[in-house]
Amino acid sequence: MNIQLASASKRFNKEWVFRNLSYKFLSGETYAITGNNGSGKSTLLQCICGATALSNGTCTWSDGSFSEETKTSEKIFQQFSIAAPYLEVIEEMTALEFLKFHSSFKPLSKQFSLEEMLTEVQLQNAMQKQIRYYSSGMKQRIKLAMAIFSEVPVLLLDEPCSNFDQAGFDLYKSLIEKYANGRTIIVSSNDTNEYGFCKTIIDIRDYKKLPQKNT
Ligand SMILES: Nc1ncnc2c1ncn2[C@@H]1O[C@H](COP(=O)(O)OP(=O)(O)OP(=O)(O)O)[C@@H](O)[C@H]1O
Repeated sequence: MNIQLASASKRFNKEWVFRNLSYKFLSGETYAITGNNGSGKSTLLQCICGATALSNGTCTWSDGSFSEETKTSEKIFQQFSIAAPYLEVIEEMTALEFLKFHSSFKPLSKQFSLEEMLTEVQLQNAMQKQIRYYSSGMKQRIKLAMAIFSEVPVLLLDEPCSNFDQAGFDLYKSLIEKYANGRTIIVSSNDTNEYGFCKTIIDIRDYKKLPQKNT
């Protein structure tokens, strides 16, 4: 799916996070959004998936069969999956229950059972345990499984290796190699372990105050 930002701007109260950002993300390509803390990387991802409204400008999504603007973003929800450290998990559920619950909103891959998905993120020995007893790295593995095994054309990965150790980084790399092929991927990060595979690097600071940079 192509994602077109046209003069996209976002502000919170009087503070502009980014302005006049025009860019086209192409279907099946891989992008990294970099920039210092607080520069607006997460906000941009939220605007791209329609979870946060732009203050000015438009975001348009198209895959040949449809084209939507931000005004109708509720339809776009089914096209994206996102993994981010700030996303909540339901602590009272087990990992298996949580994946099942998630799949009632957004279909997961039919190729694998829920048990197989959790095994792929190395949670096979903890899938019946309530999430509140998970470590932060284990919770992040559930979020990655949810994002990667969702049947969507676009993956948004916001600091996807938060709280990971070296084994976690290795796992992330192998998940991307095995399951992300052919999808549009946008990673928000300053860590090359997370975005090293991305072909295009976008430094959001280039778009903070400039009129228009890339179409
Ligand atoms: N809901 C909100 N209300 C007010 N200000 C917000 C809100 N969300 C983000 N901001 C502000 O927008 C700016 C960009 O924040 P954002 O989280 O997008 O940055 P980031 O580049 O992802 O940062 P980090 O690298 O630390 O994750 C910050 O100044 C932040 O305080």
